[in-house]
Amino acid sequence: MTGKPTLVAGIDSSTQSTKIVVCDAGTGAVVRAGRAAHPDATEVDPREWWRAFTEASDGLLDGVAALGVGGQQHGMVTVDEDGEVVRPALLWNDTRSSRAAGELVRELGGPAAWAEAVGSVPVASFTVTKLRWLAEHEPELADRVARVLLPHDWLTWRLTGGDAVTDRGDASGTGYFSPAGGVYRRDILKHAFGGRDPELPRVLGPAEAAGRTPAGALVSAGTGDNMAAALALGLGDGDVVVSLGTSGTVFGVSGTAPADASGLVAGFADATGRFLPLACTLNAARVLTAAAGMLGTDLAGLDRLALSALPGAGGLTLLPYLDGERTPDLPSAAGSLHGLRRSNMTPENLARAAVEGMLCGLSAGLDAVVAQGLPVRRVLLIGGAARSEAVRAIAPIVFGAPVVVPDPAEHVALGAARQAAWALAGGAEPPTWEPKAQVTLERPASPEVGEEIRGRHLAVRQLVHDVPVPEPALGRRTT
Ligand SMILES: Nc1ncnc2c1ncn2[C@@H]1O[C@H](COP(=O)(O)OP(=O)(O)O)[C@@H](O)[C@H]1O
Ligand SMILES: O=C(CO)[C@@H](O)[C@H](O)COP(=O)(O)O
Repeated sequence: MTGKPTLVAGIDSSTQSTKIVVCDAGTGAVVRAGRAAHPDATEVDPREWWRAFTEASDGLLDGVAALGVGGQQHGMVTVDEDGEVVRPALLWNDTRSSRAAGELVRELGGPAAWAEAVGSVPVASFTVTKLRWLAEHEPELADRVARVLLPHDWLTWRLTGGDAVTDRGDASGTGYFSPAGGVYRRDILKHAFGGRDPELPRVLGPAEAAGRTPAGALVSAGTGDNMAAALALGLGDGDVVVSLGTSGTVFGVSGTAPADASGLVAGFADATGRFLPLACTLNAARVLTAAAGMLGTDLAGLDRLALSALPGAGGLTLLPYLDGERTPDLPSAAGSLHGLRRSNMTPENLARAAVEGMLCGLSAGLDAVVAQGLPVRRVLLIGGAARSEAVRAIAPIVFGAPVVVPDPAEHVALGAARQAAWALAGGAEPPTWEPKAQVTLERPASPEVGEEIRGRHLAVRQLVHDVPVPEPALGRRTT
């Protein structure tokens, strides 16, 4: 007779929603799940995430021995001496601090000095630039800030009611933490925040516990959502993830700390003690939603249209900078459509150009991580838009690399659950979970079509936004 399995829960508090999975701690099998939506804004009261967590976890956490939180990275959560939120959090996709980012880069020695100090060259997404914005635009609120947290830190803090803690993965997205050294750079924080020196959460090790919930469940350190997904997928050499959620991200695990002075690749830490070089775009899944809306259809209809057009969309190129862009750093850019002729201006080509344009943004991210020494032997496609039939058909063409889709599970929540199981079990490595099923996508017969699409995207990007075409952009996959 076998006893009841030990249960662990993972919470993914990402941009658009909270998703929770409850898993068997021994195998990783999901036994139940829940979700709840977040407000659609780039400035959100953290209490909305707590509301969504409460809604999504209703009746779900009974008997759970441990849980962990994977959260959207970078968001600036400010609390006062009494632990009250000072102002709504500015999220990773809020671009109002782009001028502050440029100033900070200049003031502290330029891009190479930042890459050396904190592994990344900050753009508007990074917490440090948001603190500078707050100091300049709302100094009376900045004066009230006693502690600065990230979204996952704040949720973990509320869950335990104890000390504020974080992990090196999420801390590495602040711009005032050195992933290579494993220490905060309080000098950078103070400089950015007009001399103010708020408290920061203690940085826990990968398997350390943050505390317990009032019900007695162990709470793990938690981490950023991309780090949690990497933990769920257990990435090996040559595995590069492309995640198509609100953000588009490209990342892999590395043993050496990245320091990309071009700013294209952020040198984050991962959730296991290693590093997570990552390129991030602001425009991914919601490009498809917007394109479907423009064409008067839904996501399934967009798939049908896009798959009825030929590769290359009849020569149409969509630069999908609908929310500005982060990589390349064009915070004020708008999207644009190029190559229109009477002969190619069809709903089918427009739909295909939207999918190809979104994927080309990620393909440029692949180029950037390859340039930082991360080999790409296969791409693992995850995130909400990996469910799209059109994305699955077009990704291998645009990426020019083998693409697999792991079981379309909630990988961030699964990674957070695996971290919780690790905190429960202890040890140097996370528990081994049963491998998940995956689909290998069909590869195009000839690589030339993909090269043409990628090359045209980069050429139009150069024409419109003066972004130089990187040297090894074509034919750079190590397949
Ligand atoms: N079949 C589909 N085709 C295209 N997009 C999809 C599909 N299913 C979900 N999505 C999109 O995925 C996004 C949510 O993905 P998710 O990874 O959960 O985002 P986030 O973690 O940023 O909140 C939504 O924008 C949604 O429209
Ligand atoms: O800013 C980044 C990565 O640096 C984003 O990837 C955020 O972490 C939000 O993720 P999603 O909600 O899109 O998953």
